[in-house]
Amino acid sequence: MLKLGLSLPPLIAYTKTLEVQSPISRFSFSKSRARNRASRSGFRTLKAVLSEERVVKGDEELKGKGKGKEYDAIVIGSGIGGLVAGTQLAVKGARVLVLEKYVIPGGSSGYYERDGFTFDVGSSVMFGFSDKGNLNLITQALEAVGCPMEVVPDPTTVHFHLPGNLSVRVHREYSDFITELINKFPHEKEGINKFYSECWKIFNALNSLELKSLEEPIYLFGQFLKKPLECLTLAYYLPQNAGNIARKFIKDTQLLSFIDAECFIVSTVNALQTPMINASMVLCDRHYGGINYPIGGVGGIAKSLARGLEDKGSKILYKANVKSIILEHGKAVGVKLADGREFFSKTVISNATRWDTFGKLLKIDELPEEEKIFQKVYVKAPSFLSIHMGVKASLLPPDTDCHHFILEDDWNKLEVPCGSIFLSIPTVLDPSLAPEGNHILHIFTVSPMEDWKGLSQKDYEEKKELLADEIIRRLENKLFPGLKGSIVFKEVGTPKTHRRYLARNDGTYGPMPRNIPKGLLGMPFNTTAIDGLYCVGDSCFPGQGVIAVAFSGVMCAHRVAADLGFEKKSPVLDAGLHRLLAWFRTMA
Ligand SMILES: NC(=O)c1ccc[n+]([C@@H]2O[C@H](COP(=O)([O-])OP(=O)(O)OC[C@H]3O[C@@H](n4cnc5c(N)ncnc54)[C@H](O)[C@@H]3O)[C@@H](O)[C@H]2O)c1
Ligand SMILES: CC(C)=CCC/C(C)=C/C=C/C(C)=C/C=C/C(C)=C/C=C/C=C(C)/C=C/C=C(C)/C=C/C=C(\C)CCC=C(C)C
Repeated sequence: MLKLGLSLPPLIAYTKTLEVQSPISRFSFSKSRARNRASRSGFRTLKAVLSEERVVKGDEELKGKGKGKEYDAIVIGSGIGGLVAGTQLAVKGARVLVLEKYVIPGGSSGYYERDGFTFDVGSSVMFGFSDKGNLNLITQALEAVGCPMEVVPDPTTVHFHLPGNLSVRVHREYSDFITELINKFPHEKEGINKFYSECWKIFNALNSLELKSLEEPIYLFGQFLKKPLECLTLAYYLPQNAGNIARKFIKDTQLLSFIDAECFIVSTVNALQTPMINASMVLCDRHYGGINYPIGGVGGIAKSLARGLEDKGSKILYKANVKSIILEHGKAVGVKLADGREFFSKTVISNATRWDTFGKLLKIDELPEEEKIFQKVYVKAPSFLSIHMGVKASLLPPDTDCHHFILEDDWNKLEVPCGSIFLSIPTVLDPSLAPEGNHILHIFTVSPMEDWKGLSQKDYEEKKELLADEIIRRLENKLFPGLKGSIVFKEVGTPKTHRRYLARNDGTYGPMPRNIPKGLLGMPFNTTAIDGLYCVGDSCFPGQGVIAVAFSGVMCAHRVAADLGFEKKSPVLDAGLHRLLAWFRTMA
């Protein structure tokens, strides 16, 4: 039987064991092409996958037998945040056990295969994957475990299709993008230059630092001594949002709405609610390092990190659904799985969302103060409707861009359910993701869980089809005439799908501010009020985004390593900084 990587039940139909299909019976793939794809993408062969299963099942050492068999850290979940934290610790010599509920790693950054197509579960826009600077955190995370990946540069980060037929391409080359934007808004030339220059000031400050835990005082104060101006710049912008700064320089309401759209695609909120540091990070990295797509698909990142973790002597267990965090005298000392197994460790790192960690995994009487602040400042961003499609290649005009954002006629619909459409066509960059003669269209749009509750199975299925058809019709009108007739594969995911298969509370896309936040000030770092328990992922500083959660993983590993004695630590400075940061958060 031919193996093209993992042929998994994607978001739709879960099976209890690893399911291995034979796509070759339906599509004429050559074995060597498949093998090339599998090895290029970092995916393992069928034999390797099955032997991994045997290791997982047969490794008695893994089974918790009390504290004699302690790990240094247990990581709950193998999203990019969890994997980066786990691998960074493993590289420092820590014994790490990653426990993943699903059958493959990656969470929102996973993949699935269907009928010869390799689909990214989530976003295909990859920041932090370049070969230069300090902010290429994905590249660095993979290199740290000796598993680099091949990438292909994306010449256009995103092609915006906006109201009033405003079309803007965000070219990789900064000057090309700025020239295009100024051509559309010549009267705002000065404002455009000033706003984006301010972003560069912040990006350059960020890029000059060695990025580690902002909760670790020896490092933090060391950076202030080495790069005082850069650190003060970042401290100054920490409580600010992009929308306010844009308004200092720009008056044109359509241009301000464009900047809202620029922010919305990476933060799911408008510019007034988007922290300036995060906006600067993405608005500049796309030109500095550029957007680069991993050959073989985004799923290869998690697969490579998981492999790197094991190469460094640590472990990952799949189908390991953590039901609770075990506390002893108020300290996190291990976890209990749904099947009753228990594992013990010196520290526990949760890559589940903070809502899941504190609402489900921890059995405590009252929410700690910091979590109350987090939940006061942040709410769960709505989930989304996703459509993964295979289409005939002839549909796409030549030079079609990989990523598109579509908001047809009304700026007010930017953030409303089904208002705007995200579209990625990763096969433009890596044709090996689809059978020859086909492309992948991955479409998603905002859709809250509330809209899907209380439906009968029949109504649920009908609603899925209805909404998907409507989105396809809109894309047909705006971009690709004949789209419907060229579909060869289609699978629709709803908030319920995302809740179930990504294990995210209400299928949330991530945290978003409830009101206007004070920039990043209210975003919690990795330590928690529970001794020995850390959080990592998008409900930690600096929030949503694959590169953002990779940074959260780096920070978490540094803080945990210091607490475990793998890095320098000063308990006195720790206590002081901890109090200072807690005080800052009360101002958010
Ligand atoms: N939400 C999306 O659909 C989506 C899509 C694309 C990219 N992303 C990016 O990924 C980021 C999220 O990354 P992340 O690292 O925070 O996490 P993640 O949500 O991607 O991964 C968390 C992992 O933890 C596992 N998990 C959760 N609870 C568990 C439990 N009790 N036991 C065992 N495993 C458990 C999940 O199965 C998942 O694999 C987002 O901010 C976004 O930028 C998200
Ligand atoms: C600690 C104190 C109080 C003071 C110290 C001051 C100081 C030294 C501060 C330092 C701060 C630092 C180091 C901050 C670092 C911030 C970073 C690295 C932020 C990174 C943010 C990254 C983000 C927000 C990335 C987001 C990317 C996303 C969401 C990508 C996904 C894209 C899509 C979903 C779009 C798809 C689009 C289409 C069109 C298909």
